[in-house]
Amino acid sequence: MSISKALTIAGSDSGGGAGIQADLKTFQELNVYGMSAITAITAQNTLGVHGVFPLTAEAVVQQIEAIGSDLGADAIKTGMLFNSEIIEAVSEQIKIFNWSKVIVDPVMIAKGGASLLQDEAVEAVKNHLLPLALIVTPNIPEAEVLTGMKIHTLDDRRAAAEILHSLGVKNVVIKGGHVENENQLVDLLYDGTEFSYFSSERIETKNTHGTGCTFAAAITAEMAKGNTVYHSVETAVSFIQEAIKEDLEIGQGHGPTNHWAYQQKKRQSLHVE
Ligand SMILES: Nc1ncnc2c1ncn2[C@@H]1O[C@H](COP(=O)(O)OP(=O)(O)O)[C@@H](O)[C@H]1O
Ligand SMILES: Cc1ncc(COP(=O)(O)O)c(N)n1
Repeated sequence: MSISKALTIAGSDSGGGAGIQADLKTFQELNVYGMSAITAITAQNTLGVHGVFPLTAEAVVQQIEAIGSDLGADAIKTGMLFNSEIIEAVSEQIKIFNWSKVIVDPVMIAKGGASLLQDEAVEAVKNHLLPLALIVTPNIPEAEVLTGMKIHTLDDRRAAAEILHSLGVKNVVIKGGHVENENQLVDLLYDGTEFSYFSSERIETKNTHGTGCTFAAAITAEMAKGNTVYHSVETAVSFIQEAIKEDLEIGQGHGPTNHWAYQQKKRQSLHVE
Protein backbone atom coordinates (compact mmCIF):
# COMPACT_ATOMS: atom_id res chain seq x y z
CA MET A 1 0.00 0.00 0.00
CA SER A 2 1.48 3.40 -0.91
CA ILE A 3 1.48 5.82 2.00
CA SER A 4 0.92 9.50 1.17
CA LYS A 5 2.97 11.74 3.45
CA ALA A 6 2.55 15.43 4.28
CA LEU A 7 4.83 17.71 6.25
CA THR A 8 3.59 20.82 8.03
CA ILE A 9 6.16 23.49 8.89
CA ALA A 10 4.20 25.75 11.25
CA GLY A 11 3.60 26.93 14.79
CA SER A 12 2.20 24.93 17.68
CA ASP A 13 -1.22 26.02 18.97
CA SER A 14 -1.53 24.68 22.55
CA GLY A 15 -5.31 24.95 22.19
CA GLY A 16 -5.25 22.36 19.41
CA GLY A 17 -7.48 24.26 16.96
CA ALA A 18 -4.90 25.80 14.64
CA GLY A 19 -1.22 25.35 13.76
CA ILE A 20 0.44 21.98 13.47
CA GLN A 21 -2.25 20.43 15.65
CA ALA A 22 -4.99 21.36 13.16
CA ASP A 23 -2.75 20.29 10.28
CA LEU A 24 -1.93 16.84 11.68
CA LYS A 25 -5.58 16.18 12.59
CA THR A 26 -6.63 17.15 9.05
CA PHE A 27 -3.93 15.03 7.38
CA GLN A 28 -5.01 12.02 9.48
CA GLU A 29 -8.69 12.49 8.66
CA LEU A 30 -7.80 12.49 4.96
CA ASN A 31 -5.70 9.30 5.29
CA VAL A 32 -2.35 11.04 4.89
CA TYR A 33 0.62 10.34 7.18
CA GLY A 34 1.41 13.66 8.87
CA MET A 35 4.76 14.97 10.06
CA SER A 36 5.66 18.33 11.55
CA ALA A 37 8.54 20.77 11.93
CA ILE A 38 7.58 23.28 14.62
CA THR A 39 8.63 26.93 14.07
CA ALA A 40 7.24 28.51 17.22
CA ILE A 41 5.43 27.54 20.38
CA THR A 42 2.32 29.58 21.14
CA ALA A 43 0.42 29.56 24.44
CA GLN A 44 -3.05 29.79 22.95
CA ASN A 45 -6.66 28.94 23.73
CA THR A 46 -10.11 29.98 22.50
CA LEU A 47 -9.65 33.40 24.10
CA GLY A 48 -6.52 34.26 22.12
CA VAL A 49 -2.74 34.01 21.94
CA HIS A 50 -1.10 34.54 25.33
CA GLY A 51 2.53 33.95 24.41
CA VAL A 52 4.69 33.42 21.33
CA PHE A 53 8.07 31.65 21.64
CA PRO A 54 9.84 31.27 18.28
CA LEU A 55 12.38 28.49 17.83
CA THR A 56 15.78 29.17 16.29
CA ALA A 57 16.14 28.74 12.53
CA GLU A 58 18.61 25.93 13.30
CA ALA A 59 16.01 24.07 15.34
CA VAL A 60 13.58 24.32 12.42
CA VAL A 61 16.23 23.21 9.90
CA GLN A 62 17.18 20.15 11.95
CA GLN A 63 13.55 19.03 12.17
CA ILE A 64 13.13 19.39 8.40
CA GLU A 65 16.44 17.62 7.70
CA ALA A 66 15.40 14.73 9.94
CA ILE A 67 12.26 14.25 7.83
CA GLY A 68 13.73 14.98 4.40
CA SER A 69 16.72 12.63 4.90
CA ASP A 70 14.61 9.63 5.93
CA LEU A 71 10.82 9.71 5.54
CA GLY A 72 10.50 12.29 2.76
CA ALA A 73 7.22 14.07 2.02
CA ASP A 74 4.80 14.15 -0.94
CA ALA A 75 3.49 17.61 -0.06
CA ILE A 76 4.61 20.40 2.27
CA LYS A 77 2.50 23.02 4.03
CA THR A 78 3.98 26.15 5.59
CA GLY A 79 1.97 28.04 8.20
CA MET A 80 3.24 30.41 10.91
CA LEU A 81 6.92 31.11 10.17
CA PHE A 82 7.26 34.22 12.38
CA ASN A 83 10.52 35.82 11.17
CA SER A 84 12.75 36.19 8.10
CA GLU A 85 15.50 33.92 9.50
CA ILE A 86 13.07 31.03 9.69
CA ILE A 87 11.53 31.86 6.31
CA GLU A 88 14.92 31.94 4.56
CA ALA A 89 16.03 28.72 6.28
CA VAL A 90 12.79 26.91 5.34
CA SER A 91 13.05 28.15 1.73
CA GLU A 92 16.60 26.77 1.56
CA GLN A 93 15.47 23.37 2.84
CA ILE A 94 12.63 23.22 0.30
CA LYS A 95 15.22 23.76 -2.45
CA ILE A 96 17.65 21.24 -0.98
CA PHE A 97 14.99 18.51 -0.88
CA ASN A 98 13.59 19.64 -4.24
CA TRP A 99 10.02 19.66 -2.91
CA SER A 100 7.56 20.92 -5.54
CA LYS A 101 4.13 20.45 -3.94
CA VAL A 102 4.51 23.36 -1.54
CA ILE A 103 1.37 24.98 -0.12
CA VAL A 104 2.07 28.32 1.60
CA ASP A 105 -0.54 29.55 4.08
CA PRO A 106 0.87 33.04 4.75
CA VAL A 107 -0.17 33.25 8.42
CA MET A 108 0.20 36.81 9.71
CA ILE A 109 -2.40 37.65 12.36
CA ALA A 110 -4.33 35.28 14.61
CA LYS A 111 -8.07 35.91 14.67
CA GLY A 112 -7.76 37.47 18.10
CA GLY A 113 -5.30 40.00 16.66
CA ALA A 114 -1.96 38.60 17.86
CA SER A 115 0.90 38.98 15.39
CA LEU A 116 2.26 35.65 14.12
CA LEU A 117 4.58 37.15 11.51
CA GLN A 118 7.01 40.01 12.16
CA ASP A 119 6.44 42.98 9.83
CA GLU A 120 10.02 42.74 8.57
CA ALA A 121 9.34 39.16 7.42
CA VAL A 122 6.70 40.02 4.79
CA GLU A 123 9.40 40.76 2.21
CA ALA A 124 11.04 37.42 2.98
CA VAL A 125 7.72 35.66 2.28
CA LYS A 126 7.45 37.44 -1.07
CA ASN A 127 11.09 37.12 -2.14
CA HIS A 128 12.05 33.69 -0.81
CA LEU A 129 8.94 31.59 -0.18
CA LEU A 130 6.33 32.53 -2.79
CA PRO A 131 8.59 31.70 -5.78
CA LEU A 132 8.77 28.14 -4.39
CA ALA A 133 5.03 27.79 -3.81
CA LEU A 134 2.73 25.65 -5.90
CA ILE A 135 -0.26 27.19 -4.08
CA VAL A 136 -0.60 30.18 -1.75
CA THR A 137 -3.75 30.54 0.39
CA PRO A 138 -4.04 34.06 1.83
CA ASN A 139 -7.16 35.37 3.47
CA ILE A 140 -8.19 38.84 2.31
CA PRO A 141 -6.17 40.84 4.89
CA GLU A 142 -3.07 38.72 4.11
CA ALA A 143 -3.57 39.24 0.36
CA GLU A 144 -3.75 43.00 0.99
CA VAL A 145 -0.44 42.96 2.86
CA LEU A 146 1.31 40.80 0.24
CA THR A 147 0.08 42.88 -2.72
CA GLY A 148 -0.04 46.34 -1.13
CA MET A 149 -3.55 46.86 -2.48
CA LYS A 150 -6.93 47.20 -0.78
CA ILE A 151 -9.42 44.44 -1.58
CA HIS A 152 -13.13 45.33 -1.51
CA THR A 153 -14.62 43.66 -4.58
CA LEU A 154 -14.29 40.40 -6.51
CA ASP A 155 -12.45 42.39 -9.19
CA ASP A 156 -9.96 43.46 -6.53
CA ARG A 157 -9.48 39.81 -5.57
CA ARG A 158 -8.84 38.86 -9.17
CA ALA A 159 -6.29 41.67 -9.47
CA ALA A 160 -4.62 40.63 -6.22
CA ALA A 161 -4.45 37.02 -7.40
CA GLU A 162 -2.72 38.13 -10.61
CA ILE A 163 -0.20 40.16 -8.61
CA LEU A 164 0.56 37.18 -6.35
CA HIS A 165 0.91 34.95 -9.42
CA SER A 166 3.42 37.43 -10.85
CA LEU A 167 5.52 36.92 -7.70
CA GLY A 168 6.07 33.34 -8.81
CA VAL A 169 3.25 31.39 -7.19
CA LYS A 170 1.72 28.97 -9.69
CA ASN A 171 -1.75 28.86 -8.10
CA VAL A 172 -3.40 31.46 -5.86
CA VAL A 173 -6.36 30.81 -3.57
CA ILE A 174 -7.82 33.93 -1.97
CA LYS A 175 -10.09 32.76 0.85
CA GLY A 176 -13.43 34.44 1.36
CA GLY A 177 -14.05 34.17 5.09
CA HIS A 178 -13.26 37.79 5.91
CA VAL A 179 -15.90 39.33 3.67
CA GLU A 180 -18.36 41.15 5.89
CA ASN A 181 -22.18 41.04 5.59
CA GLU A 182 -22.38 38.60 2.69
CA ASN A 183 -24.28 35.34 2.99
CA GLN A 184 -22.31 33.71 0.23
CA LEU A 185 -18.57 33.29 0.81
CA VAL A 186 -16.43 32.83 -2.30
CA ASP A 187 -12.99 31.22 -2.34
CA LEU A 188 -11.25 32.19 -5.54
CA LEU A 189 -8.65 30.02 -7.33
CA TYR A 190 -6.39 31.48 -10.03
CA ASP A 191 -4.05 29.14 -11.92
CA GLY A 192 -2.35 31.78 -14.05
CA THR A 193 -4.87 31.36 -16.85
CA GLU A 194 -8.38 31.12 -15.45
CA PHE A 195 -10.36 31.89 -12.30
CA SER A 196 -12.48 29.32 -10.46
CA TYR A 197 -14.95 30.17 -7.72
CA PHE A 198 -15.99 27.98 -4.80
CA SER A 199 -19.08 29.39 -3.14
CA SER A 200 -20.32 28.45 0.35
CA GLU A 201 -23.11 29.57 2.62
CA ARG A 202 -21.77 31.66 5.50
CA ILE A 203 -22.29 29.65 8.70
CA GLU A 204 -23.20 31.86 11.63
CA THR A 205 -20.81 30.76 14.39
CA LYS A 206 -18.09 32.23 16.59
CA ASN A 207 -16.17 28.96 16.44
CA THR A 208 -13.88 29.64 13.49
CA HIS A 209 -10.51 29.25 15.20
CA GLY A 210 -8.13 27.51 12.79
CA THR A 211 -10.30 27.67 9.65
CA GLY A 212 -7.45 28.83 7.44
CA CYS A 213 -4.96 26.29 8.80
CA THR A 214 -7.45 23.46 8.39
CA PHE A 215 -8.40 24.55 4.88
CA ALA A 216 -4.75 24.75 3.71
CA ALA A 217 -3.95 21.43 5.43
CA ALA A 218 -6.79 19.73 3.55
CA ILE A 219 -5.43 21.08 0.26
CA THR A 220 -1.98 19.77 1.24
CA ALA A 221 -3.30 16.30 2.07
CA GLU A 222 -5.15 16.05 -1.24
CA MET A 223 -2.08 17.22 -3.14
CA ALA A 224 0.01 14.63 -1.26
CA LYS A 225 -2.35 11.94 -2.61
CA GLY A 226 -1.69 13.10 -6.17
CA ASN A 227 -4.92 15.00 -6.81
CA THR A 228 -5.08 18.06 -9.03
CA VAL A 229 -4.98 21.59 -7.59
CA TYR A 230 -8.62 22.15 -8.52
CA HIS A 231 -9.80 18.88 -6.93
CA SER A 232 -7.70 19.51 -3.82
CA VAL A 233 -9.24 22.96 -3.31
CA GLU A 234 -12.72 21.55 -3.99
CA THR A 235 -12.25 18.85 -1.34
CA ALA A 236 -10.77 21.35 1.13
CA VAL A 237 -13.84 23.58 0.76
CA SER A 238 -16.10 20.61 1.59
CA PHE A 239 -13.84 19.59 4.48
CA ILE A 240 -13.84 23.02 6.11
CA GLN A 241 -17.58 23.50 5.57
CA GLU A 242 -18.32 20.33 7.55
CA ALA A 243 -15.69 21.26 10.14
CA ILE A 244 -17.38 24.63 10.73
CA LYS A 245 -20.94 23.34 10.47
CA GLU A 246 -20.32 20.74 13.21
CA ASP A 247 -18.20 23.19 15.22
CA LEU A 248 -17.08 22.27 18.73
CA GLU A 249 -18.59 24.28 21.57
CA ILE A 250 -15.51 24.11 23.80
CA GLY A 251 -13.70 26.95 25.57
CA GLN A 252 -15.11 30.32 26.50
CA GLY A 253 -14.09 32.17 23.34
CA HIS A 254 -13.80 31.35 19.63
CA GLY A 255 -13.88 27.57 19.57
CA PRO A 256 -12.13 25.28 17.10
CA THR A 257 -13.57 23.62 14.02
CA ASN A 258 -14.41 19.92 14.05
CA HIS A 259 -11.72 18.03 12.19
CA TRP A 260 -13.56 14.68 12.17
CA ALA A 261 -16.89 16.03 10.85
CA TYR A 262 -16.08 15.51 7.15
CA GLN A 263 -15.22 11.81 7.46
CA GLN A 264 -18.06 11.25 9.94
CA LYS A 265 -20.54 12.59 7.37
CA LYS A 266 -19.05 10.37 4.65
CA ARG A 267 -19.34 7.29 6.90
CA GLN A 268 -22.94 8.16 7.76
CA SER A 269 -23.85 8.55 4.09
CA LEU A 270 -22.30 5.13 3.36
CA HIS A 271 -24.44 3.51 6.07
CA VAL A 272 -27.53 5.16 4.60
CA GLU A 273 -26.96 3.81 1.05
N1 LIG B 1 -18.43 31.57 8.83
C1 LIG B 1 -18.04 30.79 7.80
N2 LIG B 1 -18.93 30.02 7.15
C2 LIG B 1 -18.56 29.22 6.13
N3 LIG B 1 -17.30 29.12 5.67
C3 LIG B 1 -16.36 29.89 6.29
C4 LIG B 1 -16.67 30.76 7.37
N4 LIG B 1 -15.52 31.40 7.76
C5 LIG B 1 -14.54 30.93 6.95
N5 LIG B 1 -15.04 30.04 6.06
C6 LIG B 1 -14.27 29.29 5.05
O1 LIG B 1 -13.12 28.78 5.74
C7 LIG B 1 -11.98 28.81 4.88
C8 LIG B 1 -10.91 29.68 5.55
O2 LIG B 1 -11.19 31.02 5.25
P1 LIG B 1 -10.78 32.23 6.25
O3 LIG B 1 -11.51 32.07 7.51
O4 LIG B 1 -10.96 33.49 5.47
O5 LIG B 1 -9.24 31.94 6.50
P2 LIG B 1 -8.34 32.43 7.75
O6 LIG B 1 -8.66 31.51 8.89
O7 LIG B 1 -6.95 32.25 7.22
O8 LIG B 1 -8.71 33.84 8.02
C9 LIG B 1 -12.47 29.33 3.54
O9 LIG B 1 -12.85 28.25 2.70
C10 LIG B 1 -13.71 30.14 3.92
O10 LIG B 1 -14.64 30.23 2.83
C1 LIG C 1 0.12 28.51 15.71
C2 LIG C 1 -0.95 29.17 14.91
N1 LIG C 1 -0.90 29.15 13.56
C3 LIG C 1 -1.86 29.75 12.82
C4 LIG C 1 -2.92 30.39 13.43
C5 LIG C 1 -4.00 31.07 12.60
O1 LIG C 1 -5.20 30.43 12.79
P1 LIG C 1 -6.43 30.74 11.80
O2 LIG C 1 -6.46 29.58 10.83
O3 LIG C 1 -7.63 30.81 12.69
O4 LIG C 1 -6.17 32.03 11.11
C6 LIG C 1 -2.96 30.40 14.85
N2 LIG C 1 -3.98 31.03 15.50
N3 LIG C 1 -1.97 29.78 15.57
